Amino acid sequence: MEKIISICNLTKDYGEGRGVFDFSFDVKRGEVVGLVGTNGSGKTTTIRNMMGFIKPRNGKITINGYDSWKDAFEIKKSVGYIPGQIDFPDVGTGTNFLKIQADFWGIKDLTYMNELIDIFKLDTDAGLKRMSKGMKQKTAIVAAFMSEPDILILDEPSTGLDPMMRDKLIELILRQKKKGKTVFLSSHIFKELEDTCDRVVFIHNGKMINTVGRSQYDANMDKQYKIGFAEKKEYQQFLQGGYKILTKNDDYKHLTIAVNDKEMNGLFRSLKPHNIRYINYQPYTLEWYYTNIVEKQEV
Ligand SMILES: Nc1ncnc2c1ncn2[C@@H]1O[C@H](COP(=O)(O)OP(=O)(O)OP(=O)(O)O)[C@@H](O)[C@H]1O
Repeated sequence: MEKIISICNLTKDYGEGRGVFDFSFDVKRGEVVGLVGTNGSGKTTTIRNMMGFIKPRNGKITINGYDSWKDAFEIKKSVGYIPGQIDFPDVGTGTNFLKIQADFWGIKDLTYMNELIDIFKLDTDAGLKRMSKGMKQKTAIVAAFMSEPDILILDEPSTGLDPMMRDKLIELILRQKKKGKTVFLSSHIFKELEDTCDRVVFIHNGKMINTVGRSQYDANMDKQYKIGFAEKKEYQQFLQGGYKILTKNDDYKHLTIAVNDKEMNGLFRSLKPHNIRYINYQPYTLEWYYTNIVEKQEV
């Protein structure tokens, strides 16, 4: 598949270890890719470089063949963007702002814009200055999606949305994915990334530390099971059974093992003679990968 976004050795150094350092990744046409990291890890800096708002110290970003810095206007003309910090121009109401946006995109037929306004139950007559955080976010969502652009770059797009509106946003992203659009989004919410992304890039202290694909967190054949034993002797016997032990607790007689789906019958056979208190399935979630990978970083 064709690369539509390419970030190559991006460095934006704000000093004292702040910024983004030698960051590289690609997004293929039609992919939905997420960016996750702690506060201050460099997500907004990466996205603002992608949109051509700031000039990288080193490296190159191309989006749909345009250079993010040199062709910043073309980028803004062709990408649907939700900023991390929404700061509307002084144009009165939401309606005025959305009309200006429609003109910018060259949209004559406002049917789809009005459909989005309905989906998000947005009162566009409200003054932009008086809008709540959630209303501002919904206005920015409508503005970014109304032209159905081929590429969407969304910086924490669900900020300030209530759970129902967050679900609407996820539906909207998935609808765009079905239409073959490319979406790049940052988020702190693992569930949102799991629900939408084909791949998620982990950023930590301005550096890319890993990429986790859907197959790893959605349908991983390796599973974890937490097993509690009634008797210490049995717990100790099982420990010697050759299973891959991830965690163990001698006092509470429980352990966590990693088992492949193909080894399940064998596992049940080895458990049969024991007095088991409980067995819990613990899926490999995106959060699990994140915690395990990021917390081990000493960068
Ligand atoms: N204009 C700037 N001048 C100096 N430092 C900056 C500037 N912009 C960002 N930084 C610093 O760069 C680092 C990365 O900031 P960035 O906003 O990209 O993080 P983030 O991952 O988006 O964080 P959050 O999740 O809190 O939104 C932070 O330490 C931030 O303080």
